Amino acid sequence: MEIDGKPYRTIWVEDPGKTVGVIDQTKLPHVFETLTLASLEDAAVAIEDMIVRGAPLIGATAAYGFCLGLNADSSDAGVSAIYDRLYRTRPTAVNLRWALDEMRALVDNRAPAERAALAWERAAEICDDDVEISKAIGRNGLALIEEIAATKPAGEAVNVLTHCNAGWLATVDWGTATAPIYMAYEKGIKVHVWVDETRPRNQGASLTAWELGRHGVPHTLIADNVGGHLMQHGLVDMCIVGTDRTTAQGDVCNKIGTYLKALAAQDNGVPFYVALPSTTIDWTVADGVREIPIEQRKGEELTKIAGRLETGEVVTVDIAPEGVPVRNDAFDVTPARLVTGLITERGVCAASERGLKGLFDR
Ligand SMILES: CSC[C@@H](O)[C@@H](O)C(=O)COP(=O)(O)O
Repeated sequence: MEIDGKPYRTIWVEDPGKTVGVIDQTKLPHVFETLTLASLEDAAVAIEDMIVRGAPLIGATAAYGFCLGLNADSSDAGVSAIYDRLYRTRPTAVNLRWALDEMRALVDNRAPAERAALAWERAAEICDDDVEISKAIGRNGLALIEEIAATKPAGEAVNVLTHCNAGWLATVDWGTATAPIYMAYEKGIKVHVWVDETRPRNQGASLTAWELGRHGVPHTLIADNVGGHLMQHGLVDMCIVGTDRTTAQGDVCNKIGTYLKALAAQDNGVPFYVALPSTTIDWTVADGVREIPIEQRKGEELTKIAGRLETGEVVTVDIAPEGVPVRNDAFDVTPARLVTGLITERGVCAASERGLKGLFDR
């Protein structure tokens, strides 16, 4: 996507074989800043501190983190230590494990001296593949938006509700949930996005609203609890969200609050779609509620909030009583029965084992 006329991906090689550049997403929407990752620890911290976030981008950063780690130590013990350090960064997005397994399988039976070069090549491929996958998701989801557009009175926009940021910032480019929206917009289809603010970290307000705005896609920011009300009043035509892990039976784990949107959508007959690359499918788990590890994050994310003063200074303030007990679950699981369809790079399928197996050879 372009920022001020300059094309960007969310991750790129800066100095070949040595360093990687990323967009510091903790600074958005106030400041656009890029950051250099030069070591395994830089990459691990970037994932942990959510400088990069979103399931596909976490996977891509882990792949490059693997390369940076191999630059320092490509022995067998080094490979295990690199895998373990990156694996510990965030527990829910399965793309992390997928990318690490890819990298480890690639280097396992190769001589230590060959490993880093092979890994840099594969990490670049993972990023290029992610872009192509997002584009394919976009094309497949576009057909759904077009179907709805055809039913609307002339000149009326298709209203899409999305939660969190499953945009280009969450992938290498294009996004998953946003790819169909960007494609519809570029094709001249009238589309408007309801952007959930997404407490507590506000990825909707700070990231999705920012990227849609930069691209010129009409959108409106709403508080997290507004979606159900809008659906009751016929103001939402469809929901499209992303996912951090999709089970073999089609349960979908995504940012906390997604489940409530799916419940409201079902109650109001609003189609609820989940856009995902196949790297997000965890074929080893079936029941998402019981089996997916849910990240527990710091209470500070709820008790404090950061914002920009009129002077331009960004400050953090307390919004809850000091010492209040806090529970901060970062994700929830939407059972397959609430999902209208899964938009993948291979096509749209039912959220079920049969649906997924029909598209993917398992
Ligand atoms: C294409 S990204 C899909 C998900 O990763 C996204 O919806 C999401 O929940 C991101 O969570 P985050 O905690 O910001 O990494």
